[in-house]
Amino acid sequence: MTEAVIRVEELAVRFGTSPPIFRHVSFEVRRGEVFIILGGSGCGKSTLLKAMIGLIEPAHGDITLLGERLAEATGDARRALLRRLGVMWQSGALFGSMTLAENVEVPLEEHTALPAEARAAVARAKLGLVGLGDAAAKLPSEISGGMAKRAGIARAMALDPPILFLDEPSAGLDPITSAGLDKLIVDIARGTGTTFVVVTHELQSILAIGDRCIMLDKAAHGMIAEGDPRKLREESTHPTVRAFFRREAA
Ligand SMILES: Nc1ncnc2c1ncn2[C@@H]1O[C@H](COP(=O)(O)OP(=O)(O)OP(=O)(O)O)[C@@H](O)[C@H]1O
Repeated sequence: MTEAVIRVEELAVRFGTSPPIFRHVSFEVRRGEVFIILGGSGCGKSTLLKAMIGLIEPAHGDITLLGERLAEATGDARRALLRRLGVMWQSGALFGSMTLAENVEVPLEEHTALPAEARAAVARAKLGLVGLGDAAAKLPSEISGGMAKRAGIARAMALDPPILFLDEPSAGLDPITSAGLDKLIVDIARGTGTTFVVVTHELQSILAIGDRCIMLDKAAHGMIAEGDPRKLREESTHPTVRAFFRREAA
């Protein structure tokens, strides 16, 4: 079995004194796979993603990223670890006054000592990788929603992260554009060995790109399924899981 690049053990997150959003959440993400976090609205998908990248302190449990326990990584070590994660937020808009190439260069300016020419070369390469080689000089206002998502992925990949987190990448896209983005994600995962953690509730995407998934559930305050989404669709006997994968009423 491929090595785990993320290990989440007995994770619980709560806000203030309210009951935990979820608890007893445990799973592993393996190198090079496309791993999906799914579940209905408000079940805690984004919260889990934020905990996995160190933006939310868990109430309980452990997260190990690339072999390092997040809770034990402090100061420079923590910053270095978190820099190895690429993130594209659903609302992760591009900077409107910058070209796509300049957008991709932002993390390089912030986190590397690369000279301008080298930054430009990296930006060109990343935009080429997502199929936007010809659009480097365009402004975000001049491109479609699907192109903006691709540019967001290029920017998230600027520092060559071994793990890329995508929050609802196909939100707001039409089905054909969304299918194109799905193909890009799989191509990058298979072609570069990048691990993807994708938050989505688009069933078609999940079945098309997900190697494995977990399903969170609001009522259960935790995970109700884990595994290959195609198998879950065929085999799960959990009413909520079946309802989701078969589009039935629970
Ligand atoms: N900073 C916060 N403070 C208090 N409550 C929060 C905070 N962030 C999220 N929540 C609550 O946690 C729950 C889970 O939210 P989260 O955004 O993680 O859900 P989600 O599964 O990503 O939902 P959606 O699919 O609608 O985006 C919600 O009830 C939300 O109101």
